[in-house]
Amino acid sequence: MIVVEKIAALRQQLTVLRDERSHENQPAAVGLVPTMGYLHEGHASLMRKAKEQSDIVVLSIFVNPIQFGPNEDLDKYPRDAERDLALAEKLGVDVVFLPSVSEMYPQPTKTKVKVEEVTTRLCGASRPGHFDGVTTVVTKLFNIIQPQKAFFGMKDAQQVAVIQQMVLDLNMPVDIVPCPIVREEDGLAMSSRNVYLSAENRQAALVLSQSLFAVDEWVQSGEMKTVGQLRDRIVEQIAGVPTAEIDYVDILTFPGLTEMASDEQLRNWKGKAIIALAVKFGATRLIDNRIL
Ligand SMILES: Nc1ncnc2c1ncn2[C@@H]1O[C@H](COP(=O)(O)OP(=O)(O)OP(=O)(O)O)[C@@H](O)[C@H]1O
Ligand SMILES: CC(C)(CO)[C@@H](O)C(=O)[O-]
Ligand code: BAL
Repeated sequence: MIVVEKIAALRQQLTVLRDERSHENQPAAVGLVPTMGYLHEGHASLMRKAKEQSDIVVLSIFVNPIQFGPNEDLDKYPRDAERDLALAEKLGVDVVFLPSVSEMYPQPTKTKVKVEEVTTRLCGASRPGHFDGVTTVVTKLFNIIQPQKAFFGMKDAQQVAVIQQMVLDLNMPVDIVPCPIVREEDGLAMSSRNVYLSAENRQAALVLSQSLFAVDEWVQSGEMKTVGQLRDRIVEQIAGVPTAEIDYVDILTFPGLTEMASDEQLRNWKGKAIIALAVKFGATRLIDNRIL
């Protein structure tokens, strides 16, 4: 496994690898897994899928400062490069790109990529500027690495919708591959930020996945008939947990992320919808979702 910190070195290595792994005049396909490190099984599932679908797997590990708000956890975001590299190697990653902040931003960026509309609700509303930071860094990674495919987790479902929109609007020649949410055995969606949770809040946080999975029973039994009723029921369930502080509980169309009328009948709804949750437990903000 090759580990590189510099953009120029990465480009050189990829030129060599693409050449070596091309077959029958077909250029080798690069699969990119962009992450902020402190890897867990969620990230591993992305790397495995990338391995299945690409000739060369590139993992990027970069805690991107421009997607964090001024009062967010940039400084304390968990980091463990040694452990991350060992996991990547075990999974057969070919190249790890581990740039410094000054390598990615030698000067404050004067250019940002901004996706409209799908960024206005959910995390886009709670974290102003967050998605501009994400789309800008992802564009830089795409330009640097030029992958044929890029793998993103559905835990960050809005991020998937935003990046798909960006790629479509800007004709970026990359296939975005959404990957399912990986959960702990008890249902908690895996996240690097789970390490912040106290034992009490780790237990309390189960209310997220439990409410998302209770939805089937509530809907099938006829207990919940409309979007508004379902949303209220989920709010009630989460608010019943003393340490839970709701940021949002929303039911929107997916991937357009437009409002659904609160009297929309669940049984009549033909398209895809997302139930998206963001809840703080102490200082830790967790997200989770389900596509219906
Ligand atoms: N539980 C998970 N299942 C599937 N994919 C995941 C999971 N957690 C993270 N990912 C995906 O891994 C990629 C990198 O995410 P990131 O490094 O921010 O990890 P994270 O665990 O989501 O961290 P955070 O705590 O910052 O939300 C993203 O595409 C993200 O959606
Ligand atoms: C896509 C990403 C690596 C961009 O910094 C980040 O938002 C993440 O880890 O999901
Ligand atoms: N996985 C999303 C990255 C962030 O929370 O900034």
